[in-house]
Order: sequence, then C-alpha cells, then structure tokens
Amino acid sequence: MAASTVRTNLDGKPLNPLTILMIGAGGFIGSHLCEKILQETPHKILALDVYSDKIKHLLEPESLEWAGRIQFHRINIKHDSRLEGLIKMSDLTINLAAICTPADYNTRPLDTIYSNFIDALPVVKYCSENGKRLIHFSTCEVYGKTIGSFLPKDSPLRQDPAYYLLKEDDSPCIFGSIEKQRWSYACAKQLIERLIYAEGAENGLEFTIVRPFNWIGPRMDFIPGIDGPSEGVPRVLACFSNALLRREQLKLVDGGESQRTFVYIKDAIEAVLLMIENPDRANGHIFNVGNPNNEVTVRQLAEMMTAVYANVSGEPALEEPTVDVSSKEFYGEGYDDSDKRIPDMTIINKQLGWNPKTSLWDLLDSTLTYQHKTYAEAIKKVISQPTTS
Ligand SMILES: NC(=O)c1ccc[n+]([C@@H]2O[C@H](COP(=O)([O-])OP(=O)(O)OC[C@H]3O[C@@H](n4cnc5c(N)ncnc54)[C@H](O)[C@@H]3O)[C@@H](O)[C@H]2O)c1
Ligand SMILES: O=c1ccn([C@@H]2O[C@H](COP(=O)(O)OP(=O)(O)O[C@H]3OC[C@@H](O)[C@H](O)[C@H]3O)[C@@H](O)[C@H]2O)c(=O)[nH]1
Repeated sequence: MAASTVRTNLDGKPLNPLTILMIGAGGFIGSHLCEKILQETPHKILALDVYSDKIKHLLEPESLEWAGRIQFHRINIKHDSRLEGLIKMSDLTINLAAICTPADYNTRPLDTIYSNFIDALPVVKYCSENGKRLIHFSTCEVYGKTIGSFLPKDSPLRQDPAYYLLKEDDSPCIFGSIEKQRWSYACAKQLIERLIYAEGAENGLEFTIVRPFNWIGPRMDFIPGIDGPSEGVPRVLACFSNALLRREQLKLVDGGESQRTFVYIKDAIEAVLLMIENPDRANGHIFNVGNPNNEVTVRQLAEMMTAVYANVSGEPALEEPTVDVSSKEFYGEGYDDSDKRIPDMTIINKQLGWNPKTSLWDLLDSTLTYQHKTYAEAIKKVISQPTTS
C-alpha cells in the first residue's frame, strides 16, 4: 500500500503525513478527493460537511484499512464555533463548501452570495491568523463571458484564441448586469478570490486557488426524485442522466449553443493532490483545472450522452432525443450564460506538470455506466408506481 512507502514530492523531497481539514468533503469533488487521499497517501482527513452520504463507503465499517485516518465532523460552517479549532489542528485547509448549482444562482441569490462569500470569510480569516495553508475552490465562472462573445457573430476574430482563451493572470472577469442574477455566484467567488489574494499580499497567507472547469463523473449532484428533490435542477450531467434513465427528452436551454470543456473528475483530482503535496510550487497561484481538448456545445454533449447511454443500457435511443426550452422557462428570470470556456493550461503545466488524460467519450462511458448501475432499477420502481392525485 502506498501509505506505508515513503512518498516524495515533485522535487524528490520526502513528504511528511499531513492532517487536512476538508470543508465540503461530503460533496461530489470532496468524495473523490477523500478516496484518492485515503487510497494513495498516508495523510489524515478531518472531513467536515452537513452531509456524509457520498463518503459513507469511506467511513464505515471501522475495519477499513484507513479507519484511523478519516474523521467525520457534521458541522455547518455558517454557525459553528468548532471551525477555528479544526483549522488549528490541521496543516492544510481545503474549502469546497458552496452552493454551486446554476438553478440556485438566480432563484436563491442571497443564499448563493452568503454561501460563496460570507460563509467562506471565517475560513480565510482563521487560516491567515493561525498561519495555516489554504486551498480554496473557486470556479471558471469568475471569467464570465468571453471577450469574443461581444463581437459580431460572423467576425473571424472569434476564432482567435486572444478573444476566448481564459488565462488566470490575464483574462478579465466579464459578468452581466445586476438584474441578471446568474452572476451572483461568479461575483461572490471573485470577491473571495480577491480577499484571499489580498490576505496573501498583506498578511502572508499561504494560499492556492483552484478554478475548476466543469469537472464531471460519478456521484455528481443528484437524480431528482431518487436521491434529491423531485423538483430540483442539478447541473447538466445529472439533468441529462436523469432524462436518459427515464427515457425522456434531454432539454436544451436556449438551443444548447453554449460551449463547455468537460474534464473527468479522476484526472482533476490528480491535479489537486499535486497542489496538496507541492506547496512550494502551488502557493500564491491560481490554477485553471480543465481539459481544453474536450470542448463541445451543450447540444453535442446531449447527442454524445444519448449515444453512450444507448451502448451502456442496451436500450435504443428515443427517435427525437432532445427538445429546446427557453432559459426563462427552465431556470426562471435572471438567468444568463457563459458562452465558451477553454482553460489556458500554461500555469498548471509549468508549476505542476499536470495534464488531463481522459477523452469525453471515455469519461461519459464510465460515468453513464455508473449512473445506469446506481439508478436504473430505482427509476423503474418509481415509474411503475401509480401516481397519487
Ligand atoms: N464540480 C465542478 O465542476 C465545479 C466547477 C467549478 C467550481 N466548483 C467548486 O468546487 C467546490 C465543490 O464543488 P462540488 O461540485 O463538489 O459541489 P457539491 O455541492 O457536490 O459539494 C459541496 C459540499 O459543500 C457542503 N456545504 C455547503 N455549504 C456548507 C456549509 N455551510 N457547511 C458545511 N458544508 C457545506 C455541501 O453539503 C456539499 O457536500 C465548490 O466550491 C464549487 O463552487 C465545482
Ligand atoms: O438540462 C439542462 C441543464 C443545463 N443545460 C445547459 O448546460 C450548460 C451547463 O450547465 P451546468 O448546469 O453544468 O452549469 P454551468 O457549466 O453553466 O455552470 C457550472 O460551472 C462551473 C461551476 O462553478 C458550477 O458547477 C456551475 O456554475 C449551460 O449552458 C446550461 O444552460 C441544458 O441545456 N439543459
């Protein structure tokens, strides 16, 4: 087992086992990060969240080989005096906690702003005051829209990377007007990034900021009516999985023209582990973490997921697998969208030598295999039940 051998960092220095406070450990990214750390490193995790379902398999039974290295703390960071003590006990704090589903940004803007800015403040403050290192999860949404999106549709400049490539140290953050409440999330994330950066500059906080570009894979969000609210709207992977599982049409918001790059969660987690174990290379940096080779429009994503799911489930796809819906109908007033997201990889390449490996087809294949195995039977049961009026 890797945990008993001597681990070294990228510079060949031996690594001492760390105690890591992971806030939001029970979420999608947290669950994969916990798994990776427990399986491949000797580090200890203080896992903090209000939920633990997604890491239950890591916490029980107590006979698990890593039992002494993970401790779950059911805490809401909004109001719990134990937070500072846990930060003091740890070598490193990783903050993943956030409201981060777009359906909430325009419908629950206050909760969104509080969660992504106000609630993150004490974490930054305690790390700074106690001289503790912080890895904070921000988002690719801080870039907002591309400069190219303001050019005429047929402008050849739209093909020029100078107008769309998103660079940590160079690109501006371009959001819509205040009434477009979609940007409440991006704006709160931007302000907490600025605060962390300022704590670094003025008070010497050792920090790393991560900007994930659409990380996807098993355990992302929830399937409405199965392990989440039946009226809930998760992120696109779970929305499309839900429709495929139920043999319903996949809804394309405003024609599905927006573009995204998707990265497999297992590739992305490797980048985070490199940040954890190489503070000299990661401190003071903001890192894009995404896969620039996996770009599709949302329409193409829907088509690909439909084809992959037909393979995985053995059931033929619907004749018309998609349907167009307006953003107002799907998300309500105040929705807006990022047009295109291609991460520049120069900084993460240079500092950590990280590159994503998994193609979009392969990552959808393993993810939809997981979705099918996990949910198909439960969905069949729900569908076969008579509806009560
Ligand atoms: N998944 C992505 O592609 C992606 C993209 C960009 C940014 N991010 C950022 O990465 C982080 C993690 O994202 P995720 O996809 O794992 O989301 P997630 O919703 O699955 O995980 C967030 C976790 O934080 C917990 N949490 C929220 N508020 C809390 C509080 N007050 N106290 C304690 N726990 C709390 C939630 O219960 C949840 O388990 C977020 O900050 C998100 O903004 C993710
Ligand atoms: O059923 C659906 C769901 C979503 N969509 C579209 O698919 C695209 C992707 O939507 P997602 O729900 O995955 O979320 P977005 O990529 O817009 O934002 C995400 O980006 C990074 C993180 O900070 C957050 O996880 C989230 O804000 C959007 O254009 C959305 O309008 C559909 O067309 N149909």
